[in-house]
Amino acid sequence: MAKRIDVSGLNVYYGAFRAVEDVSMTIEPRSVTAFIGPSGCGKSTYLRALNRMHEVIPGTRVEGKVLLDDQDIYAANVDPVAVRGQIGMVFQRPNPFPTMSIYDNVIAGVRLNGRRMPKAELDALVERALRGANLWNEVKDRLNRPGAGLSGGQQQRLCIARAIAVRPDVLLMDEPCSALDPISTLAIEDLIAELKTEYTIVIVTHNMQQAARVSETTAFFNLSAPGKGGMLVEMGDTNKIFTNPDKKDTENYITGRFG
Ligand SMILES: Nc1ncnc2c1ncn2[C@@H]1O[C@H](COP(=O)(O)OP(=O)(O)OP(=O)(O)O)[C@@H](O)[C@H]1O
Repeated sequence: MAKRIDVSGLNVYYGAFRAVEDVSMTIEPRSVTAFIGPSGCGKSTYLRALNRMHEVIPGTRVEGKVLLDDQDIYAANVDPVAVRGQIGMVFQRPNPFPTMSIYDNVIAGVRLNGRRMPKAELDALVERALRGANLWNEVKDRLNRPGAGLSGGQQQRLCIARAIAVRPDVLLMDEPCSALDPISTLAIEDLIAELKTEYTIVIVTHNMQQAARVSETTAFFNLSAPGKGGMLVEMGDTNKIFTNPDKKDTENYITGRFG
């Protein structure tokens, strides 16, 4: 579980447009790393490149290296579907399969990976994942009801259960609370604090208080120039980034002078 990610010289292109410019970083296991920065500076693009998710968008291209511990996830012999099993993703809008039951939603990723399991083992896996996502007590009596019948916050925790059911090493979260009310947001933040003991977690957030609350490390991205792609300005201990950053642009952003 919980592996280190080492990225070197990552560039991501949409056609001719270079949306991410030469961004290198190390993401530590068993901790939360937050990506912050103004809209359009490439945070989501960079995040998606960490599990080869951009490959589902036609015309995208990646240069650089992404190592998961020592494994090069872009090596020619690596299957992107297997990578997404190791590096799970939770999206901005909760996206459970609406007509599928809560139970089937949790095991959807396991089924996709083609693993066959006896029913008792699947039951145990569903319970473990739902407990892990702090949802078990709320849904244990209605596992066969559709996922769409849950509240937004419950749906997002269901998506987290689905992501952890395949036992990934890393969880990538792209603004996981932006569609949620404050109570559900708090539930997800508490959950992130629990999950980080087992996983490597990376979260993109527009909410700087959230970045300060949940993360140990913060990476500040910015546009390299107007109309250009995004670059990494500064990365470090979250306390330091929010109280005493090295770069003027970081200070201007976190004090609300732009973005
Ligand atoms: N599928 C796509 N095709 C073409 N350009 C894209 C695509 N997705 C993103 N871009 C462009 O790449 C740049 C980076 O976008 P990205 O969504 O990664 O930024 P972001 O920092 O996550 O923004 P936000 O905070 O608004 O979500 C933007 O200029 C955006 O318009």
